[in-house]
Amino acid sequence: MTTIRAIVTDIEGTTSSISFVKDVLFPYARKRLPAFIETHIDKPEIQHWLHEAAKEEGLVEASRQDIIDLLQRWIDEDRKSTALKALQGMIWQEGYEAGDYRAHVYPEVAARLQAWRGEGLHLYVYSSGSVPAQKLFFKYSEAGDLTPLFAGYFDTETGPKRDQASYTRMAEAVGEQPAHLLFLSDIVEELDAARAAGYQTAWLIRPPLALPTEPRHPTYTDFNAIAP
Ligand SMILES: CSCCC(=O)C(=O)COP(=O)(O)O
Ligand SMILES: [Mg+2]
Repeated sequence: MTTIRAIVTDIEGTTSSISFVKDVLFPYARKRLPAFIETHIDKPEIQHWLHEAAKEEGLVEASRQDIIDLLQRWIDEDRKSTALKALQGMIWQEGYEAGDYRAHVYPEVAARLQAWRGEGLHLYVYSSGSVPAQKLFFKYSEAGDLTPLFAGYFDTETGPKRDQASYTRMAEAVGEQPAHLLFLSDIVEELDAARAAGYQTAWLIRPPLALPTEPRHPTYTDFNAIAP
């Protein structure tokens, strides 16, 4: 096995529970989205992302309410839209700073990330959540501020998580050969794309999910079982 020099980790289902994202973060953003857009509509950044959302849907003449309805539908569908993720991240910032919630991380994650850093491995995040949302997530985690552990963050501006090319771009950005990178995820199609780009892979299957009988990737129930 080629030496691992860096680890790239997914968030939802890998470092953290799916239910924190689906049951806490998504409803928080859904509820506050209309007021957030009304309050911040004069900001060029907000107008940019509303325009991008309308463009993604092929809407030519959409009212503000049409776009709010669209974004709320996308939240319900868990659409991995870059525009939606950017806006969600801005809304979540208010919740983190107000202390409405802290980001869930599985119990072994912080200590294991710390140990890997201690061994000289570089750590990166690749999530559908926007880079600002990722930084908030790890700054306000249940295990404290974990951002000093990470050397960099990638989101869907690098490309979709199921596209091989996204992983090639990330390897170039971090300056490592793909074979020296280990990608951690709970989604097999993401792992397939990473492997096609030359990465090593680890499939996180958190209890109570059942382990597949013939898994396509090495499987782990938690980070402590991974020995890079
Ligand atoms: C880091 S922000 C919350 C996560 C999120 O919005 C999301 O879609 C998670 O996707 P992932 O790629 O981490 O599975
Ligand atoms: Mg995931």
